[in-house]
Amino acid sequence: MAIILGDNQYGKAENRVVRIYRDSARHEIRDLNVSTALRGPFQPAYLEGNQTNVLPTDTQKNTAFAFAKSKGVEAIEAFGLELARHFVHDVDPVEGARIEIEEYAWERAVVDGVEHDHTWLRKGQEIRTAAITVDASGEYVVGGLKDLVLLKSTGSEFAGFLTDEYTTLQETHDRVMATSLVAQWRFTSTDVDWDDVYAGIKRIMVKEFATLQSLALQQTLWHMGRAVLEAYPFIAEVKLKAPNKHHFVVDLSPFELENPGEVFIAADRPYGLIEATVLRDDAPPAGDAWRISAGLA
Ligand SMILES: O=c1[nH]c(=O)c2[nH]c(=O)[nH]c2[nH]1
Repeated sequence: MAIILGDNQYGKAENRVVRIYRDSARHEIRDLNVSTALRGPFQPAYLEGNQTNVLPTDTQKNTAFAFAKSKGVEAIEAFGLELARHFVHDVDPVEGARIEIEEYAWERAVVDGVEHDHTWLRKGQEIRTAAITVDASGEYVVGGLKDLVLLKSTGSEFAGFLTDEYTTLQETHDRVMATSLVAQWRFTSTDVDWDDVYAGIKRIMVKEFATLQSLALQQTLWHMGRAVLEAYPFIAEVKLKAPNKHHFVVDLSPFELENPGEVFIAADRPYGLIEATVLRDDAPPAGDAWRISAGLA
């Protein structure tokens, strides 16, 4: 028996990179959380404390900030590709790079009915994510979103389920369905209008959630994933994770009040957790596209 070093990667997690464009009076802002991780012949650092091949995490951090200036920040998928390609192609020992990015959206403050040039309110909406992996086997881009909180106040059912001696849940043909969606989609091309596709995917997912008469959150996820793959031939797979944010009808009978689905208690835990991958059966290999580092995306 021997003890060996297995999988490893290292980098700087959660660099809070804020890029402001202030070339005119009307500023622009991109607000990112960027994690970098390098893969390659770094065993000596672990086994012997030998740093010969180790590009410090501090340098990786500096690179992210320098690129925000020199390359600019447009779509996070493109920014991640720039960084990953740099580490793999320009830094000799590096064999693979994993870049994970979250983007926080801001919207302009409205002052006296007019959009302000340099003041924003943080959008309470979803966080956009990207995970870029570049290595000898290719380039992999995974786009995504998380914390997209959706709720429908009808159009959702749950009935006909398996029961046993522990089942207390009642069947329902009209319930509240709510979730905080996490979705990731793997591209098979890097020649993509990232912002346009992001907006399109979000629109499709919201539409499916809204319009499907849902028999279960599982069915809603399947419809969301399938609709995205039908719309975009250059997306190979979609991974979805949806907490079922239960809204329970409150019993108001002690107060001699009727409650025909009007007053609910929103339970924060426990929650059902429904997960699915929807993919093409001829999807090309994913390589290390799903091998996470910081776990931002
Ligand atoms: O959409 C649902 N799927 C389930 O699997 C499930 N289980 C449960 O108790 N409620 C629900 N709702």
